[in-house]
Amino acid sequence: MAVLVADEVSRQYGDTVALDDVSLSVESGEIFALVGPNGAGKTTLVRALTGTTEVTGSVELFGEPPQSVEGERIGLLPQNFDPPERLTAREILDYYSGLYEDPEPTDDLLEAVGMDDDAETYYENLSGGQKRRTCVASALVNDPDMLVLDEPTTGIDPAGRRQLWQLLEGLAAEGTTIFITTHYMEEAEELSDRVGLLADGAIVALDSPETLIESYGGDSLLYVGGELEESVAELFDYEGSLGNGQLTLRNVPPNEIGSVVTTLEASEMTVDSLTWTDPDLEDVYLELTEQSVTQRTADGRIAVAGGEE
Ligand SMILES: Nc1ncnc2c1ncn2[C@@H]1O[C@H](COP(=O)(O)OP(=O)(O)OP(=O)(O)O)[C@@H](O)[C@H]1O
Repeated sequence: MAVLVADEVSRQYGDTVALDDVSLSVESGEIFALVGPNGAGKTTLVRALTGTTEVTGSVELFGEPPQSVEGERIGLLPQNFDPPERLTAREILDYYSGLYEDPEPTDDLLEAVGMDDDAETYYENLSGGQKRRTCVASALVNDPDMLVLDEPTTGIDPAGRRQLWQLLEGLAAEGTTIFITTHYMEEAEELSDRVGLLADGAIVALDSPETLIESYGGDSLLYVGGELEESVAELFDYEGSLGNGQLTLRNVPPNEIGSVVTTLEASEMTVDSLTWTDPDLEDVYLELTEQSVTQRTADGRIAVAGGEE
C-alpha cells in the first residue's frame, strides 16, 4: 500500500526550477532514499512531501494532503534543524516529547541513537555528529508512522552511521515508512529498498539499488599485475587490454578468477597481484549525473581526471 504519493510535483523559485514534474510513491514499511547533487532539489522535495512548501501537482500522505495529516503520524528532521543551544540533549528530547500525548521514553531514544553517555551535555557543546544524533532522536519522539529525514547522518562517524541504519531498519521492519535524503551512496545502497536519483529537479532513475547497479553501474573489472606477455589479453574470451604492465579484463565472474590465473601460469607468465572491483551505487550516481571527474584505479584510490593521483 502506498503511504506517500507525489504526482507531477513542480516548484520554482523565481527563474530557478527546483522541482520539475516529480512523481514517486513510497510503500508502507519501505525505506526510500533520495540522492542527487547539491542543488538538485532534494530539500525542496522533502518540503513538498511534508507540506511545508507550496507546489504545483499533488502530494498525498496517508491518502490526504500532508498539511492535513495528524502531527502524531509524521516525524520530520529538516536539513537545518537547530534546537536551543543551552539545553542538554536530554532536555531537548524532553521538550519535544512534551508536544505529544504518548511520547517514547527519553532514555530509550538517547540509547537508540548512542547519546546515553552525553545526555547531560549542552547542545552547544556537543560535536557535530552528536548534535545530529540528538536531532534524529527528536524526530522519533512520537514514534511516527512516516519518518522523513533530510541528510540524517551527515557528520556522524561510520560506526554511528551504521548504528542509525540498524535503528532505521528496525523501525521499518515494524512498519514505519522511511524517506531519507543522503549524499552517502553506501548509505543509500545498504539501507534503502529503493533509490530515487534527482538531478536538476527531475527524477532520472528510480529503482532498487541492485537493479540500478545492474542497469547503470558498468562492468566489473579484474586487474592482473605480473610478468605478462604483450599478447596476454588474446588468451581470454573476456574483453581486455594490457596497459602499464597490467592486464585489465572486464566482467570476469568472481568464480572464474582462479581459471584466469591458471591460464596465465600455464602460458608461463607470473601473477604478482589481482584486484577485482564490482560496480556500486556510486558508479551509478556518477554515470547518471555525469560527474565522472573521478575514476577508480586498480588499488581503489581515486584518480582525478586530468590531475595528479
Ligand atoms: N528558498 C529558496 N529561495 C530561492 N531558491 C531556492 C530556495 N530554496 C532552494 N532554492 C533553489 O532551489 C534549488 C534546489 O535546492 P535544494 O535545497 O532543494 O537542493 P538540494 O538537492 O537539497 O541541495 P543540497 O544537496 O545542497 O542540500 C537550488 O537551485 C536552490 O538554490
